This record gives sequence, structure tokens and C-alpha cells, in this order.
Amino acid sequence: MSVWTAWLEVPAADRASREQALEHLAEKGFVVTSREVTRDGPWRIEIFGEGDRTAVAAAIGAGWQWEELPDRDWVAENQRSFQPFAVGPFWVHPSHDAGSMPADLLPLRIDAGMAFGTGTHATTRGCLELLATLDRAETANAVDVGCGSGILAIAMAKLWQRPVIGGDNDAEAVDVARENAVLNGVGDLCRFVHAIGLRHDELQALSPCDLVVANILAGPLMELSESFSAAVRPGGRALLSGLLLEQAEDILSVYRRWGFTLERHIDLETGGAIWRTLLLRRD
Ligand SMILES: C[S@@+](CC[C@H](N)C(=O)[O-])C[C@H]1O[C@@H](n2cnc3c(N)ncnc32)[C@H](O)[C@@H]1O
Repeated sequence: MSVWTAWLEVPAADRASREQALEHLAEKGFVVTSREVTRDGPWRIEIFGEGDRTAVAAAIGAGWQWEELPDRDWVAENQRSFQPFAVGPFWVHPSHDAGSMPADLLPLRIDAGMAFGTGTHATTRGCLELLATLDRAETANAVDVGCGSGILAIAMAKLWQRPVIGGDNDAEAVDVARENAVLNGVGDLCRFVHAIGLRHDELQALSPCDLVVANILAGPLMELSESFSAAVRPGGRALLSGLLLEQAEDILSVYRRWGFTLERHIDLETGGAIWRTLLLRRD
């Protein structure tokens, strides 16, 4: 299923109606990935959806006023607003600006282009922080499902100096991830394939693996629970993100049924929404 983002512009509204609009979008299955609030002007939000983009108007409904914005060079704008920052043991920065990296951090040089994953989003940061709690000895083979810019696979390759395979259902993201791996000097450790979930020979060949990482939406995470359970060895782990705080309990109960136990979680905020990242252990 295709995944897309669209920017919506909502006329100036008070905080309560904005919160109501966000709840409405969440109920309709849209994930808000970014927001821009101005004091008096309109409110701009970016939503992340799956499937037929043209159905967005019908799906959102007429309950509140909004308008889909014409495409602008969002990539260039995002890239401009992407400043170097530290997360866990990593220093994440765009290739045009390395910033002042502390000597003890590992650089992740990311040009996300049209792919998701500059690292600034709470879901990606949550994964980077929890990855850093794992040992090299317990992560001999790892898979990154929904690699986007490749940031998580690249982080794993750099952290543990081991081969990692990433997959994405968006062919453009796969190209971006490959370029980023080369930019980071781990082109030989990272492989990226065009795949839905784990449906690819190279991903299947790793099974049973030590770690499956997936920062995707709650819907795909539910659908993939059975295949993740089959792919992860007993004692291995699944690192799941892309969940709003209120979606986490449902995901957890599904994964419990497939033999996973919660080991750790982390809650981080992006644009006013709290995102929960789950580190699960396979029984
Ligand atoms: C939220 S982005 C995460 C990107 C990156 N891993 C990060 O953490 O920043 C989700 C990515 O998953 C991909 N995706 C969504 N559903 C998928 C599926 N069922 N199989 C493979 N990729 C999927 C999307 O194309 C997108 O690139």
C-alpha cells in the first residue's frame, strides 16, 4: 500500500478546536507528523496516510474546515529547518551542516530527500535512543522494516559494525537510504531492498534474526505482528515505533499474543503529540 504525506491548512482556530481536529484525524487513521502554528494566521499540519491519497477529502470529512495545500518544495524547506542535534550516542546532521559535533558522539549524516527520517521526529529519536541500550553481542543480524532515509539501519551498522538489511515499500526511499549509507561510510555494511514488510528473499533469509526494527504506522505494525513473531528468534527483540501514546496499549496486546513481552519504552514529543517507542523481547 502506498504511503504519502499531505499538508493541510486549517483556518486560525483556538487551542481547543485544534485539539479536536487532531483527535478527529487520529480517529480517521491519519498520523500528524508535523505542525506549524502561527499566532494569528492559519494552522498548517502535515498528515501521513496510507492508500488512496485522493480519498483524503472524503475521509477527513466536512466536520472542520481545511484545505489541501499545493505542493511546495517541502524537501528543501525541511532540509533547511533540519539542524544538527544529539540523540543517545549519535550526532544527527544534514550533509550541508555538520555543526559542532561533540567528540564522543557517532555522526549520522542524513539527506532525507523525499524519504521520511531526518531523525528529528520523536519516533525516530525513540528508536535511536533504545537501539543504544542494546549490545553488539545480541544484535548479530538486524532488519529495519520501513527504512525511509535509512537512518536506523545506518545507526545500527555504525553502532555495532555489523551488516544490516533495510526494506521499504517506497522505491525512492530505498535509493535515498543507499545514498545515505555511502555518505556515512557504511555502504558495505548496509543493504536496502524494495519490500513490503518482510516479504523479500533477503529479509526472509535472515530469519530467525536477533532484531526487527520498524518505525511505521500502527496499522502496518498490527498486520506485521505475526511475521515479526516468526522472524525473531526466542530472546530476540522487536523495536516498534510510529505509535501515538494512545495506540501503544492495543499494539502491545497484539504483540503479547504473538509471544512478545515489553522490555522498555520511551515517550517523546513532536509538535505537541506524544509518540511511544516499544522495545519488546520474544519469549
Ligand atoms: C515513519 S517512516 C520511518 C523511516 C525511518 N525508519 C525512521 O525511523 O525515521 C516509515 C517508512 O516505512 C515505509 N513503510 C510503511 N509501511 C510499510 C510496509 N508495510 N512495508 C515496508 N515499508 C513500509 C514508508 O514508506 C516509510 O518510508
